[in-house]
Amino acid sequence: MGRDEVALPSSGGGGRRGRDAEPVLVVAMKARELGRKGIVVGDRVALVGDVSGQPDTLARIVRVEERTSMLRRSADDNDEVERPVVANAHQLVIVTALADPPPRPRMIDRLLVAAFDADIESLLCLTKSDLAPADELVAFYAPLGVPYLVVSKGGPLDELRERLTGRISVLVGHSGVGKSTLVNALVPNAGRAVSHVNAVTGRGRHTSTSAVALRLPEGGWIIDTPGVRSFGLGHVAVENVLVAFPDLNEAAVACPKGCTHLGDDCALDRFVAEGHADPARLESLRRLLTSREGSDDD
Ligand SMILES: Nc1nc2c(ncn2[C@@H]2O[C@H](COP(=O)(O)OP(=O)(O)OP(=O)(O)O)[C@@H](O)[C@H]2O)c(=O)[nH]1
Ligand SMILES: [Zn+2]
Repeated sequence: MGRDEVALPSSGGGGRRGRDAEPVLVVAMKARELGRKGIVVGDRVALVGDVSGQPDTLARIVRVEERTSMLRRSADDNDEVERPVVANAHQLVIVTALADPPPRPRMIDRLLVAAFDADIESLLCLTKSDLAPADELVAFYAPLGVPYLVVSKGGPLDELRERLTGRISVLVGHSGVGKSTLVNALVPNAGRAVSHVNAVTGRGRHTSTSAVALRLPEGGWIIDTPGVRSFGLGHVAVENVLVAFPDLNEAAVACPKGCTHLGDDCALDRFVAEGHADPARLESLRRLLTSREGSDDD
C-alpha cells in the first residue's frame, strides 16, 4: 500500500508569516473509502488521523479535492490509456540546454502538446547560454508565442523566480540539460525540503514514476519529474491541440469530418492563403500535430 507525503499549510493560515513558514510534512496513506481513485503529485487532499508529522505517525487520505488541471501522458503513442503525471499544476517548464546536449525540438514540441492538452501554461527555460546563442531556437518557437527565459549556471535567476513564485510548476528536461543545477540554485536546502511523493494510479498500483515536490522559499512549488523521460501522446485528440490556436480553430469548421489538418483537403490552407491567419502559425500547428506520432523519445 502506498504511502504519500502530504504538505500541510503551516499554521497561521493566510498571514504573511504563515505563508513563509515551512509546511509540516505528514506521511499518509490512502483510506479504503477512496477505492480505486488514484492520488498523484500535486493533488490537494483531506486528511484524518494523526497529522502531527511526528516520526512514525500515519494519517489517512479520505478525499481528493477537485483538480484544476491534470498533466497526462500515455505509455506510448499507440496507447490511448492516459496516465496522470501531476495534478493542479499551473505551468510546464521545459528545460532545454542550448548546447551540450543540443536542443531536441521534437521533444519540445511534444511537451508543448502535453501542456496544451492539460490546459496549462508552458515556459521554455533555455540553459547553458554560455555555450551557444538562443536566437535560432527562440525564432523557431516565436510563432507559438511560448514565453522563454535564457539562463546559465551562476547567472541571475530573478526572472525565472518571478515566474515560479506562488505557482505549481512542473520541470521537465532530459538528462544533462542542467535541471539539477537550476533546482539547487532555486531551492537552497533542497535536500531538507524534499517531499517524495509516490504516484499511485489506477488500482492502487505504483508506477515506476516518482516525482519530487520542492517548496520554493518565495512560495510555490516546483515538481521535478525525474522518472518521466518521455511523454506518450496517444491520448491527445487533435481538437485539444487546435483549441490552443484560436486564430485557426474557427476556420476548421469548414474542414471535412475527422480532418487531421495535415492532408490536402484541410480547409486551413485556404484560410491562410486568403490572408486570414499567419502561415507560420499553421506551420507550427502542423508540426505539433505531427509530433504526436512516431517514436516519442527522439
Ligand atoms: N557550461 C555550462 N554548463 C552547465 C550549465 N548548467 C549546468 N551545467 C553543467 O551541465 C552538467 C549537467 O548539469 P545537471 O544540473 O546535473 O543536469 P541535469 O539536467 O540535472 O542532469 P541529470 O542529473 O542527469 O538529470 C553539469 O556538469 C553542470 O555543471 C551552464 O549554464 N553552462
Ligand atoms: Zn483541417
